[in-house]
Amino acid sequence: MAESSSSPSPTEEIVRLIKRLSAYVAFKMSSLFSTSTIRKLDSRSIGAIAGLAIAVIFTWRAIRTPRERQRRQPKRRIQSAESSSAAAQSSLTSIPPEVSFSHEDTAAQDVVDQFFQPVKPTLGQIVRQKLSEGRKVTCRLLGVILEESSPEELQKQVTVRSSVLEVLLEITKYCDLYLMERVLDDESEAKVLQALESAGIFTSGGLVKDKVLFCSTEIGRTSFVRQLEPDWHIDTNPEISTQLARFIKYQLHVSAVKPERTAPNVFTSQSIEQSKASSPEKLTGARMDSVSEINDNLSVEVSALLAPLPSLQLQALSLSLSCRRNIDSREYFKQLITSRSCNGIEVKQNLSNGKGVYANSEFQEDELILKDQILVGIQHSSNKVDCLVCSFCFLFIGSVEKQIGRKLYFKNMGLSGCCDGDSSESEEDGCVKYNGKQEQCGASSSNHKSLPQEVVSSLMNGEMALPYTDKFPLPSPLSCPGRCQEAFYCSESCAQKDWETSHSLLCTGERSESISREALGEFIQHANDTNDIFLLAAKAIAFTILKYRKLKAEYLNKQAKQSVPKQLLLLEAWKPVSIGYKRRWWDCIALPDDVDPSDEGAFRMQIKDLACTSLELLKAAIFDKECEALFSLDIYGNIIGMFELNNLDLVVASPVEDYFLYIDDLPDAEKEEAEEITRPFLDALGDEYSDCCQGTAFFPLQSCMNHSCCPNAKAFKREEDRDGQAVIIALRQISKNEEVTISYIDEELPYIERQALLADYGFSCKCPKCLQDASVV
Ligand SMILES: C[S@@+](CC[C@H](N)C(=O)[O-])C[C@H]1O[C@@H](n2cnc3c(N)ncnc32)[C@H](O)[C@@H]1O
Repeated sequence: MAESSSSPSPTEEIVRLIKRLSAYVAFKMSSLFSTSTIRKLDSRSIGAIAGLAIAVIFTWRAIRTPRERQRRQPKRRIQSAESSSAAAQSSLTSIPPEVSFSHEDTAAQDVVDQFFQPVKPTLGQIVRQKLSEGRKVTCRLLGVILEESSPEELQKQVTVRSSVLEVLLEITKYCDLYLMERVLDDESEAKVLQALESAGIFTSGGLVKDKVLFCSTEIGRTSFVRQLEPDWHIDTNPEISTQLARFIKYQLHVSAVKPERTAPNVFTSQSIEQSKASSPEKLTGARMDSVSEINDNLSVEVSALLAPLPSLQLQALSLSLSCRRNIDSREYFKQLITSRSCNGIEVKQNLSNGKGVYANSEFQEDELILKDQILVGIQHSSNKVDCLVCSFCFLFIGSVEKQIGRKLYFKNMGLSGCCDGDSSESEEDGCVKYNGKQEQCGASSSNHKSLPQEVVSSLMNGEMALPYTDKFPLPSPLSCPGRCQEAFYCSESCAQKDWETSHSLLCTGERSESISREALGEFIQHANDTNDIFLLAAKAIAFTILKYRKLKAEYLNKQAKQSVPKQLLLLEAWKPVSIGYKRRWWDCIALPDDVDPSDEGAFRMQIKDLACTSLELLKAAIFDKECEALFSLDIYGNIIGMFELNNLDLVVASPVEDYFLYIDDLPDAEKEEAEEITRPFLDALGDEYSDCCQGTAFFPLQSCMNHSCCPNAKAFKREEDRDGQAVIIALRQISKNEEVTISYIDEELPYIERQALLADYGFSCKCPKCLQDASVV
């Protein structure tokens, strides 16, 4: 593993983050006007569709409030904006004058100002738009629709190929079709339109004359295509196909001779009629060539990965690896429980509910039942501006000053959340909900009192210290060993573990072990733009590949003379993921309320298509031939479905909140003195002073817990739980052998609503409370 480099300069880190956000925002805004993908199905909004991410939600608010001290806002003296800002200025006279914003910052700010408008559509709008608009296809005329093959020929005559008509009309039923061609004069243009009209292409209602575009150069056609951003472009010119490959999702290259495939997203055919790609299903629904091929060609391997543990073969393998003994699932869970030091429980099969967690000994009310470590987890992209945390364990890093400074910096730029995450009035306010919180409000729209930029910078740079922050020490951030400047760590050990378990393949830095950093960038951008659960799925795949390589090396060390049992090693590497309850994402996702049931098939097709696009991008970035089965669409769909059915929200409390509460609790004299300095910062932060780290994660043991509407346990973060682990606490006394259950939903809801929410998890609850409620309804 490469060594971790030292901490980045805060300004460098911020500038990079802003540049990434700016590029991301620009990309987002441009893609809002294209119709090519379902956009922004972030894991939380997907969660909203399906009632997903187990509603055992680790919401910090809900967790801390009832059982521990009442959450409260530190008292703030009411004062005018002027006096607040003046107090800040007067107490900050030591700010070094040289701290200023770079040109890059200003440029980033310009991009943000220009693009970041609160216009993100809701999921319902996106789906409706998708279902009604279909896909965009662009196609050249010469050699595809017309018999002629050069503009010179068009000057003499124009002949529409009769065999193409049917498929063309079929495409226009489902897609937004644009035809285009290079012509040498106006007469050719008129002749082409006339020929298309005579062939009946315009009369069917599918195509209008305005969608036939003419240009005078080949470059003109390229720029038409780039501006239109189709899902598919059909052409005969190999150079154009090659040039467009980077920009256009898929292309069909029509050629009488079968040319070499120039890029993975360029397909070839002798004619549009013969092409599988031109079938409406292909163009309107999922394009799943290479990942489907894996499904077909490796069906045995894929089925083995999706089959429940264990097999005799695996046990044989474990013997040959000699470092592992018996690895059937029961043994696997035993080992997991021992490694978590939570020996009061065991995982057992139950005939009605599958696996479940059972008490091995008695638990008292409030007693800790389980503390589970993350197998794979992510911080939500939007939360990265609010909290700087370790990319492996999610502990806050830096310092209280750096956390506050960063947050205010982004807030001043209008990038950090500015409204309360629980507010439901967002859309009326012009702020659009994203990941369960307000994504964007202009810096000026909230009632916080912004501080001068120099003040914010000096806080962020560590040049200014706030009183009493030494009571809240945080680890210094370490940069990623692969030099991506996207991941930061609290320790060498976390950096190393992350590198070894997934980040070495998913790092975009110069030391990345991916096969293409460019492709990886595209994959990440697509995930950020659509659904960040793809990043988590990529982590699960990277985890398995890296584990496979490690097991193989271990095997070769011990069994040098034998051939490597690759499939068995892959199954062993995959085991931690295999134990999660799975269904394919597009099968289990619930239909959003505003999608008509008659559109259900199309909706599921769109979801499948989205997963397919993501997987193609991931494959281009980290494909490993020996682990090919992992890149099948079935496996990808099942991994995502597993996250949707099992994941827990990841929440880590902020030390900034603790800091302000600490100041609030000081004896009067000290408090007044400290608040002279801290108050302007608290005022500037507003309610966001307590924003916590938010993400989503898969916890292997916790994911075995079944639901009950009268649960005997719950996910609950205690004061000492300061990282991303899942903590399960007894709600009442639990007897030995009793099943430990949690509630996936708000169990106070009426019976009918509870059952509706639980339908998203694919079962109907038969707990005592439901049985009783059912008898009354
Ligand atoms: C997080 S997993 C729980 C572990 C799961 N039983 C297994 O075998 O891996 C969630 C899935 O378990 C099943 N499940 C959980 N609670 C249930 C209940 N009360 N009744 C029936 N099935 C339940 C459902 O299939 C649900 O989608």
